[in-house]
Amino acid sequence: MALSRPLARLARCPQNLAALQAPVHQRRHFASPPVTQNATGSKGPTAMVLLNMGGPSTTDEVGDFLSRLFADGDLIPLGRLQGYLGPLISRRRTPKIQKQYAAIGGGSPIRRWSEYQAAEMCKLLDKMSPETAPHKPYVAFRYAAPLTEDTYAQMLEDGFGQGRGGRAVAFTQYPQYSCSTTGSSLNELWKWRNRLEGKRGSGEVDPQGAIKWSVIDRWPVHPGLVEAFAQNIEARLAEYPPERRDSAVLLFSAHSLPMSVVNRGDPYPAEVSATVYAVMQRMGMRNPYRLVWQSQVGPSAWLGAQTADAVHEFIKKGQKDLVLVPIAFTSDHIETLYELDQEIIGETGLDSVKRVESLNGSPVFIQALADLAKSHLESGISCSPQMSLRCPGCTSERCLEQKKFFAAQQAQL
Ligand SMILES: C=CC1=C(C)c2cc3[nH]c(cc4nc(cc5[nH]c(cc1n2)c(C)c5CCC(=O)O)C(CCC(=O)O)=C4C)c(C)c3C=C
Ligand code: FES
Ligand SMILES: [Fe+2]
Repeated sequence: MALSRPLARLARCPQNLAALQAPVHQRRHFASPPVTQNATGSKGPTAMVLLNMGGPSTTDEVGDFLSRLFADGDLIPLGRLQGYLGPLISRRRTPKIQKQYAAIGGGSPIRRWSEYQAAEMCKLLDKMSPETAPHKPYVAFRYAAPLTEDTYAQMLEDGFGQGRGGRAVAFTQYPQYSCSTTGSSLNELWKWRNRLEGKRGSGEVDPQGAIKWSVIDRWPVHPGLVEAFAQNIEARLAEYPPERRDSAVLLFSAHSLPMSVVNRGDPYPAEVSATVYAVMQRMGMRNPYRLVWQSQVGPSAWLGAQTADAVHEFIKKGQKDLVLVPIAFTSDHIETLYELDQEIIGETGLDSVKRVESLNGSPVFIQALADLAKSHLESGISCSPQMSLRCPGCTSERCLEQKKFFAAQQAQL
């Protein structure tokens, strides 16, 4: 019997292999070591699953990363041509993008940061929320290892689901919701839940024994997030002489969106603006600022002003003290380490143009993740009310079904 990669992993345990070889209608329970229960009447264990796009850890992984990215119809909708154009475009872009990853040390640091953030957050949560302990850290990436399907299979192997139920939180690491990012990760999670927990053929899942999911789907103005950004900005501003500090222009930079996505009604531009305004309020509105947009790809129209143009134009106008603030991604990636540092700032040749450090391992940030997770677990809600609303221009069946699924998890919590 040919098994998919996640199922092949489950089959490594001889009892599981027997279960997988059983007739489909009997293929319900996988043998796996139970997750350690604590003896204090805890509702735990709780799986904390950090969702993100991921990035290639080595230059050799760039091809696979791009081919998954261009195959994703939630990010780059190519319709019936997806299967043909996706591989073509990704193959053509691979050498260029490989050079960019080589220039930042040979790979994306996002896996290292995400695993660190997940582990540290869970340590804090075990102390802050003993009633849902132990908290088990997982990372599920959309386009690079550890992929969603492998993480899901690992959770089943660790004793969640498969007749035992168990509680899991899908925690997006995009603070601001876009259907192209968090939406895509949730669609993927929902797909693999049906494939790995559902009966073969019907995909039907017995809700009693399956993993009970809830989602932290957005957190654009969480005070801990705002504080972590503000502290990193203040640290960079402190490098300017005091008489120039308050007149330095803050350029908040977020990954742009195609105008087709903006016009579909995607919530991301409004939520990024909300983060920027909250950070500025926390900083007493001391500095002049703008929100600008970076990393557009391809010839279609994207949301602007573009970061590179804004830097160029401000310098031309004589404004040379510029502080770039990556505001829509919490860990470093090629868009900070290559596009901002090497291309945009490097090309100015000016020491007065600086970038604020990404949140990465910031203890204030990790505390914010734990605070957010704790209030989510206490709230007993399966997802925010915003999740139930589709974009006015949405035509995707995947979005519809995924949203119905996560909203209906409320009955299981
Ligand atoms: C909040 C962050 C991001 C949004 C929103 C986003 C939307 C978006 N992206 C593309 C196309 C590409 N993005 C690529 C790389 C990439 N994208 C983000 C973040 C967001 N994208 C990051 C952090 C990265 C880099 C990953 C890393 O370094 O680890 C790429 C691949 C690189 C390239 O070929 O240039 C593409 C393509 C679209 C179309 C889109 C909105 C619809
Ligand atoms: S595209 Fe936004 S809900 Fe489907
Ligand atoms: Fe992107």
